[in-house]
This record gives sequence, structure tokens and C-alpha cells, in this order.
Amino acid sequence: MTGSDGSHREPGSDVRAAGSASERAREEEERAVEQALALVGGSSGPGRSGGSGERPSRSRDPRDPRAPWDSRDEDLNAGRSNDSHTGPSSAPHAHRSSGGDPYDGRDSDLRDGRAAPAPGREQPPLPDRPSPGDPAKPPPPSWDRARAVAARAGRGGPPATIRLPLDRAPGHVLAEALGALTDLPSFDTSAMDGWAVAGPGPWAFEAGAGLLAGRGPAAALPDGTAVRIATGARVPPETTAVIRSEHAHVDEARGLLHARRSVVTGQDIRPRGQECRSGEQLVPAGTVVTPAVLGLAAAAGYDALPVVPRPRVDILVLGDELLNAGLPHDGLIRDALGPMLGPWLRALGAEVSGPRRLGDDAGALRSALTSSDADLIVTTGGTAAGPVDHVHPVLDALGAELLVDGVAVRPGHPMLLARLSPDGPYLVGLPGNPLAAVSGLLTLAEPLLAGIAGRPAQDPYRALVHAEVHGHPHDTRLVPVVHRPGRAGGRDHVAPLRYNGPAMLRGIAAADGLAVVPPGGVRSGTEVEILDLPWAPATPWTEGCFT
Ligand SMILES: Nc1nc2c(c(=O)[nH]1)N[C@H]1C(S)=C(S)[C@@H](COP(=O)(O)OP(=O)(O)OC[C@H]3O[C@@H](n4cnc5c(N)ncnc54)[C@H](O)[C@@H]3O)O[C@H]1N2
Ligand code: MOO
Repeated sequence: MTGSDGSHREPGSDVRAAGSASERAREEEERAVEQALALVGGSSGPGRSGGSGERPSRSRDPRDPRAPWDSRDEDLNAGRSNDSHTGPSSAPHAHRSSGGDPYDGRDSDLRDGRAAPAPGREQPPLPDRPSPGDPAKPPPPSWDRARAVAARAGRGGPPATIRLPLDRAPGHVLAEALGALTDLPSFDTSAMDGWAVAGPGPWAFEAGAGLLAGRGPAAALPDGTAVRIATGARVPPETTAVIRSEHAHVDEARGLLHARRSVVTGQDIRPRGQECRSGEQLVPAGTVVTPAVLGLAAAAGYDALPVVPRPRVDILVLGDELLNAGLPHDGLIRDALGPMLGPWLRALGAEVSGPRRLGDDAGALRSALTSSDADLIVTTGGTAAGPVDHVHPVLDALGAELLVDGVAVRPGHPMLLARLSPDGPYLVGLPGNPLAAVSGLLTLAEPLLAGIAGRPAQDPYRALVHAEVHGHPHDTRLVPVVHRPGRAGGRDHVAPLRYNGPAMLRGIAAADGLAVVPPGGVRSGTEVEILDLPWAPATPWTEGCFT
């Protein structure tokens, strides 16, 4: 397999000056570390990145349900500041030159030797580069265009509909609008435990349990009388109000009921049809079936729901160097993608089979592709032009149509989208570098699956960022970020995370989104487009997130 990140320094590969001469020197060094961290978005808090007191806000949804923040960012900060003084992992930030932190993606982005543009600065046009392995290939599509192609491909087929019993419907997308099958409530209902009364009081009443929920219709209530009633019971005809038991005085001796406060006609009665009338649309087609939608559907009379079947996805993991268990040894490494992709794809609404580990075996890949009955095959690794990178040659041999062959995005530029045959499965080829694979998953697989599943595309939104994020000279960068609340009247913002190199998962593991950084980069205090990760609190619900 092709090694892609030979130029990366591993955390700790830079050596910090040990044993500073004086306390002041140490303080100065600490300040320098903080400044370096701020430049790569690894710093947070007052006086570090931004530090102006202005807090950018998550601008998508003012009703953002994100809970007030817990210890997450404190933990991250603690980790960082500890690292910056004692841990090996921050050493590169302390001593790197302004040329680039190995973990902000710049060094891998700069294999062609061009300098990273300063955020927000206009870039001169650059000549087209050859794509991996094939100098004759046209330049790859932009990140936006690649996503649009994938989304359109997903929406291409005729929408399928199945009916699933309620307990199997969560996480699916409604194929049709849900109309109420009944009025809700379906009869006039008491909203409180108390007394149903007719006309002005006091009211004569009879002893006994009175009217309970779930019983048949009661006789009409004569004027001047009252009957005990439970919450949820049918209100008898001619009832003018319900009086809560705590607002009623019962004169047992005289058999009379008195109201302790004035009675308003209709009080504490839920009239039939208050929430909806039969046939009224409750939720539109395309809605994800959440637990709340299930409850509403059940209340409105549904036993089964019309939904779009989940897209079926086969995962094929390529690479002879991969281990399924234990510690890396003898040049072999753990497969990080097999364990990650199944749950991630389920969270995107897919029904997943695999991962199957095929090694670097073109024959095995070919027969796995031709025998698959999935809607989408996701492969990992083997997308580049190394001696055992078999994805392109096998797709060529099968006559597959390449819809996207490389994308102008870092990491992940060798990702691809193909269709094996006009009616056959799609294939998303994820690069082997783990963060590059995440990039391919969100750039190509996510919009394709959303299209197949009838799921509405994630609304793009922007959030403020309190750090400069450097851009690649000509490609979009996807950078792991975490949302942070504004404190002390400040505004919510996102903090870019370190350890965002193509071969690293440490940054994305702490992230709840990816910043979409345009080639010009992003200046501190401005907004950047955010792609939510499936576990971000505001992401549309899917069953996969909960199972
Ligand atoms: N001549 C060129 N070579 C490469 C280029 C290029 O432009 N020209 N691009 C590099 C980039 S960027 C990437 S990304 C990789 C993509 O290569 P492949 O998709 O062929 O991936 P592999 O070579 O199979 O693996 C790359 C890297 O990732 C490790 N890997 C693979 N699978 C896994 C896994 N399941 N879990 C953890 N790690 C995995 C693998 O061992 C390699 O280190 O191509 C570059 N080359
Ligand atoms: O830069 Mo590659 O696309 O490692 O991901």
C-alpha cells in the first residue's frame, strides 16, 4: 500500500528544550507555546485564541438544544495545557517554525511544496496538478461539486416504500406524509381529576368513584349536578366545566359540591379534535422517525408506518498490513476503519453488513464487488496508485462508471464514487488514511445515502471560530472542531482541534463537527461552514446513534 504521510512528524517527535534556566524563561516559553497553540486552534479560553471577549455563536438554530457545557472543553483544555508543558504530544507546537504544525494538515497539504495561504487572503490561481497516479487525469471536482454529484446520484432511483411495524420504524425516513387517522383527542376528555359539573353551582352529586378513563360513554349530566371524573375519562354530554378536586369543597352531609374559585365554562376539558382533526397532516414525508414521531403516530392510530427502506451497505476493508486485534507489530497496524465505519454508517441511516477484510487481493475485491447485493459498497484503502492499490484497476476491469474520481479536499483527495453498472450498486472508495476515510465518508457516502434514504440533506450552517485556520492552496480542508458555549455573555463558537493529520483520529474523536475551510483559510473571529457529526446534539435523530 502507498505510504502517504512520510513527511508527518509524530507527536513528540520535536524535542522541547529541557530544564529552562529560570522561572521567567519558563514563563516566556509557556507564552510562546500558548501563541503557537492559538495559531493552530489548539488553544482556548480567555487570553488565548481570540481573547477579545467576543464569542462567536452557533448560528444555525437559536433554540440549539445543546446542554450547558460539561467538563468536555475543560478536559480538552486541561489536556492541552498539560501537554504543552509536560506531555510529548504538544512539543511540536512549542518548537515548530511558522511553516506548519504537522497536525494542522498543512504539511500533508503541501506535498507540492507550495506555501499555505494566510486566512482570508486571495490566492493566485495555481496550475492544475496531476491527480494521483495519472498525470493525464483532469483536475478533481471541488468539494461542493463532489457532494452535489453524490447527492444527485442518491436521489436518482425511484423512491421505494415499505410498511414497517412501529417498533421497526425508528431511524427510517417517512415515505409519505403522516395524516391523522382520528381526531385527537378522539372524544371530549377531562384534563384533571375532579368533578364534571353542569350549569352554575352548587351542584348535587352522588357518592362513588364516578367516571374513569377507558370506560364507555356516560349519560348526559343534568343541569345543577356533578359527577366525579378522572383525568382521561370521557366528559359526559352537557358538562360545562371540570373542577379540579383541590378546587372543590364537598359537603357530604348535604350532598352538595361547592367551587372554591370561579368556574369558567370549558375549563379543564380537552375538546375532541383540539390537537388535530382526522386527515390533518401531522408530519411531512421525509421526516426521520424519531421516538416522538413514533408516539405521535401511535396516538393518531397507526400500527405501521410507510417508510423508505434503509440503504444496504457492504463494507470491504483492504490492506494486508491490517490487524484485527492486539498491538501493532512488525510493520502491521490495527484496522481503525473496520470498527468505525459500521456504527458510523448506521448512524447515517444505513443497514450495514461487514466489515469484510479482504487484504490486498484484486481477485477477492473483484468477486466481493460482483457478488454484492447492497445499494452501496464502501471500500477502504487501495484508492491511490501504489503497487497493491487495486480499487481503480478492478473498477476499470468491471466497466464501472466513475462519477467522482478524486476530490479537491484535504484530507481524502483520492476518494472516489463509482457505479458498478447502470442498475448495480454504488461504490464509495475511501482512502486508507483514517481521517481521509472520514472525509470521504462525509463528502460522498453521507449525501449519497441521504439521497437513497429520502433523508433531507443536512442544512449547511456556519459558526464562528476563535482561531485562524489555514487553508490549503487550492483544496477545501475539513478540520475537526468542537462546539463551545460562550461564557460570561460571550458567543458560542467552534474550536478547531489539533491532531487533524490524515492518518490521525485523535482530533475527530474529540470533535462534534468538521469545519469546511475554503482554500483562502479562515480568519479568527469569522464564520466557517460546519458539517455536524452524527453524534452532534443538533443532528437529526437516527436509530444508529442510540443503538
Ligand atoms: N503517489 C501518490 N501517492 C499517494 C497520494 C498521491 O497523491 N500520490 N496520496 C496519498 C494520500 S493523500 C492518501 S489519503 C493515500 C490514500 O491511499 P490509499 O487509499 O491507497 O490507502 P492505502 O495506501 O491503502 O493506505 C494509506 C495509509 O492508510 C493506512 N490504512 C489503510 N487502511 C487502514 C485501516 N483500515 N486502518 C488504519 N489505517 C489504514 C495504510 O496502512 C497507509 O498508511 O495515498 C497517498 N499516496
Ligand atoms: O491527504 Mo490524504 O487525502 O492523506 O488524506
